Amino acid sequence: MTRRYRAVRARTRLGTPLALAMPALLAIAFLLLPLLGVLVRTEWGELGAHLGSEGVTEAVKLSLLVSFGALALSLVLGVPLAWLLARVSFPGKAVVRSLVLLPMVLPPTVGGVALLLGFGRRGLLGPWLEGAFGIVLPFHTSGAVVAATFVAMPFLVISLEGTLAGLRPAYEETAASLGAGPLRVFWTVTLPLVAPGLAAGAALTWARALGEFGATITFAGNLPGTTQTLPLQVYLLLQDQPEAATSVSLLLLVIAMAVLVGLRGRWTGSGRTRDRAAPAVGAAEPIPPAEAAGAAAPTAPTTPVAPTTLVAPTTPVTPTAAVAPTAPAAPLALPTPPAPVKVPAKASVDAHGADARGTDIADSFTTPAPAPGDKWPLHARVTGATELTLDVAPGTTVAVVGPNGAGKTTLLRALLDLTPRARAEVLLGDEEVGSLPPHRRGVAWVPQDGALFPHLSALANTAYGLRAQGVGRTEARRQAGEWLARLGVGHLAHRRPGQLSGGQAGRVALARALAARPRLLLLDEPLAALDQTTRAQVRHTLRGHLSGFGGACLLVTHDPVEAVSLADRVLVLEDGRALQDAPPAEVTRHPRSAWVARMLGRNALAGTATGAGKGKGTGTTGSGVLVLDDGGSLVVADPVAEGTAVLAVIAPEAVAVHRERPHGSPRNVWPGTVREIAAVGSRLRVLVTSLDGKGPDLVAEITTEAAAELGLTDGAEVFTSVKATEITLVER
Ligand SMILES: Nc1ncnc2c1ncn2[C@@H]1O[C@H](COP(=O)(O)OP(=O)(O)OP(=O)(O)O)[C@@H](O)[C@H]1O
Repeated sequence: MTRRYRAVRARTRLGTPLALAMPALLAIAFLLLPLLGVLVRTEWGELGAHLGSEGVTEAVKLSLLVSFGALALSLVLGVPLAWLLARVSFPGKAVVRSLVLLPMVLPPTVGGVALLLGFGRRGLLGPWLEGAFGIVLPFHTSGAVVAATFVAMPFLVISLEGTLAGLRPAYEETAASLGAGPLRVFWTVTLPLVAPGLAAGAALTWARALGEFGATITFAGNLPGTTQTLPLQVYLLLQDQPEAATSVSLLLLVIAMAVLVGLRGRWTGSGRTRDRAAPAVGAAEPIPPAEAAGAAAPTAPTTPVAPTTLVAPTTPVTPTAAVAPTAPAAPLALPTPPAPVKVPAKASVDAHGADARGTDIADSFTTPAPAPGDKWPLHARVTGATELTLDVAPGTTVAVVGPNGAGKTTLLRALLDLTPRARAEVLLGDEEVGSLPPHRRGVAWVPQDGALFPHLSALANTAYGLRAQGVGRTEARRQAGEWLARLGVGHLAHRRPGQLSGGQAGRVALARALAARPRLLLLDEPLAALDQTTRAQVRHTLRGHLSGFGGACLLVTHDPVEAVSLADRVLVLEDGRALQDAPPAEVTRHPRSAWVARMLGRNALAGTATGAGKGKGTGTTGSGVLVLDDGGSLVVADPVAEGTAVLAVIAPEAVAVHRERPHGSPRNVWPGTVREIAAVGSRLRVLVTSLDGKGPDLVAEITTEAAAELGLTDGAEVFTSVKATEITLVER
């Protein structure tokens, strides 16, 4: 028993019931037997003579002409149809799709009859075709092409529609945000990305057209040299020369099999078309050691703290750090920004030379390139799932923060008209751009994962926006190279996105957006994939650019350091509404929600003021007592009207940790257990959870020396205390 046979048997025993395996094997035999018949009955010695005969050679030539003609016609008509079906919602779409599929299930002879009734001399269109153009399709080679197209085109449409539907819209949306019109996006992004699916569909279409018989003989007849293609020739030969018919059948069989083997199931979905994959990292060129280290470095945590936990993010946010980046930004020389190139407001279709791939395409509409000193204040009124009004002065960066699902991405997408869930009136400077298509708004967007075009190098990606705006290829590439260098990825200019680490790709995506000279910059977590050191460097670069930027920048982030160091304002979203919109220092001091307080590294305890306190028992004149929502109470220094719902904000530095219950002034003392210790610079952040559920969970920040003195370890039993005067109250 061979090893392979044993393996099949084992699998059969384990997983496949014999009742299924037997008919399945019979099915394979049923399909295989006729093919074996052709192979066995072929007269191999006569094969050359049969295939070389005049009639067969003529039929081969005709078949090639007809099948390639049908393929060309299918491409011209089928590609737009597939695009329409995949991308456009219109009434009756299901009917149109059924219409496309119909020739696949219709008996070909019926198809031929239908073609006669449509395009025949006495058909609906035939007399007009003949009268106006002198075209008579039946019994003509062009008729054979039409018949083959009718039955074969569905294969192209179905295959391409599936591929188009599977393509991530972010690629096309980003291309549009960089200034590319729909046609340019189609030629430079959509088509290259669906090329494998298109090729698979085209191969199938061609093979089907080559084998077409029924519709052809019915519509175009069986005229040697005019419409007698190979399948028709087989039919004819079968009557007089069955051996020759077998030889020609073998030829058609081999061609069909070769196409299917070549496709390796791509059209059925088992070898589904992916975005054209670039070679694996390192396949094209070795990664410099520094880059390799950067790629391997741990990614900084960016996930916001879950509202149910009280773990403050480990990023240090001290009152001073709240307005300055804590990581020392490495001095990064900023080259002078590239001189803006003036382009006409409306570029003509063929005026601007080759694009990044060398194709001659230009958009009918481009946004005027910004001139130095131009300013574009943003005024936006967003309605729908996200609802708010934004007024942002030129050169202002707004950090958009909020829990998952708060509507941050929806806000950015609404500003580009990329979501049906919200719409926006957008005024950039004096221009109302809300009614313009995305590519004419001058709004560059960096989606969460960058969405770099996988078929273009980093350099071509970065030059894309400039090319779309009509900048010449050399100049666009020069500027793109400068931007890549500025973001520390200049040496990766010739790599494809598939050859970049997540952090490197993030920097290229940022370079691509900045290079496009937008009037409004939308960044959706642009630094999320960067390691801490690189993040500090890129932040520095970004800050350098943003400080001289004449437009507004909306930056979605979950990173408190990013929010306070890059932004002039922090916009806090919750449930699609603006909860707070204020400078970082104000949001840090007076966060309006527990979520944002915790995001900014504060302890935030929700509670309600009671009538207790006011000097009685608290020992603090004018103090109050809060009943905390999560259990326990809190003595605060500020008097609060009874029943007021407040948020008590406590900086981690204000939480003291003791091994013994402290005596003396602090009124707020709770027993707890050390659950987590994290180093933050030279200090430690310690999460202490309440021992009995009667007190709050708190994050304390202490020195390493103090931690050593206290002998703090995970699980140690301690007491936490907070002075009433260290608590800031914010009304909820
Ligand atoms: N296409 C969609 N159809 C229906 N609901 C959607 C769609 N896209 C997003 N949503 C919903 O809209 C809300 C806001 O989503 P959005 O992506 O804007 O949140 P976010 O603040 O960016 O979240 P995150 O921080 O997780 O990225 C969520 O509740 C989400 O489930």
